[in-house]
Formats: sequence, C-alpha cells, structure tokens
Amino acid sequence: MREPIRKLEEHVEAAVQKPVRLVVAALILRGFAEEGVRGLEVLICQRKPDQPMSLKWEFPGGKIEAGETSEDALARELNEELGITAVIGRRVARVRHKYRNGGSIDLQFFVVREFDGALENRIFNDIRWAPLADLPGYDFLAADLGLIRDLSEGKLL
Ligand SMILES: Nc1nc2c([nH]c(=O)n2[C@@H]2O[C@H](COP(=O)(O)OP(=O)(O)OP(=O)(O)O)[C@@H](O)[C@H]2O)c(=O)[nH]1
Repeated sequence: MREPIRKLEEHVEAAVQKPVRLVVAALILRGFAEEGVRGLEVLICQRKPDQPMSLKWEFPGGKIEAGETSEDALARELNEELGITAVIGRRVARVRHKYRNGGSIDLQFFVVREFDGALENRIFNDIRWAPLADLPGYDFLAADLGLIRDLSEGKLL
C-alpha cells in the first residue's frame, strides 16, 4: 500500500519544482508550396553567443504568459523579436521535449503566411530565409529536430 503513495508524492514534487514551459513558435513562410521543399522558405533565427544553447538555430517565438492564448503570445513575441504584426495561421505541430537539465517544454508551431511591417532582427545573432530542404544543415535546438526532418522531407506543409 505504501509504494503507490510514495510514487505519487515524487510525481507531485517533480511537477512543483520543474513546471512545463508552454512555448509557441512560428514557421514564417514565403514562396510556393507547389514547388516543394526547394521553393518554400522559412525564417530561421540564431541564438546569441551569450544565451543558453548559444548559436543554435530556432524559430521565432517564446513563452506563453498568464492570460494569453497561444496565438496572442506568438503575435506578441513576433512583434518584440522581429518588429512585425503577424497573422497567426494554423497550428501544424505540437511536441513535448525534456531537456537534459530536467526542464520540459511543450512547444506548439504555427504557420505565418502574412505579416505587416519590415522584418527587423531585434534580438538574434542572425536571421535568414532557408529553403525547407536545407534545414537539416543548420544546428537546431533538440526539441525542433523531429519537425526539421518532417519539414525538409515535405511531410508537414
Ligand atoms: N522560440 C523558440 N523557442 C524554442 C524553440 N525550440 C525550443 O526548444 N525552444 C525553447 O523554448 C524556450 C523559449 O523561451 P523564450 O524564448 O521565451 O526564452 P529564452 O530563450 O530566453 O529561454 P529561457 O527563458 O528558458 O532561458 C527556450 O527555452 C527555448 O530553448 C524554437 O524553435 N523556438
């Protein structure tokens, strides 16, 4: 009888110490889906040298704040990071990833096809448009790797 109770306590404790971080990110696209993984480009962003997981590539976005919907959070982050006002499209993927430091993230990816304003790099080391086929050549954050494979093989969009 004692074993299940101990397990439950451990579980609760872990949840209190390391809450899952809810993160949203954008696949900002340009080009033509009909031309396949060479004709469609996505905006990718490189983390700065002084950030954790430095110089890794990721998609623009960030954590959802209290009271925000996923779409609100993503629109806010894109405005803060890139200076654009984006129309948030459909959600195309959701992944749960446990990083080695013990923290977990719940990551949702949305397509963005339309935005107002000129893209401006406000916080990244570098930003660039990459054809979907080239994505596996960039050193992406671990949580993104399944998505990178699917995008580059034309399986997702
Ligand atoms: N924006 C973005 N974040 C991602 C991606 N993949 C991924 O694992 N993440 C993780 O999701 C979190 C996003 O948080 P954030 O953008 O608000 O803050 P941050 O990089 O300063 O990280 P931190 O506040 O956890 O230190 C980071 O821990 C980041 O490593 C991605 O493709 N885009």
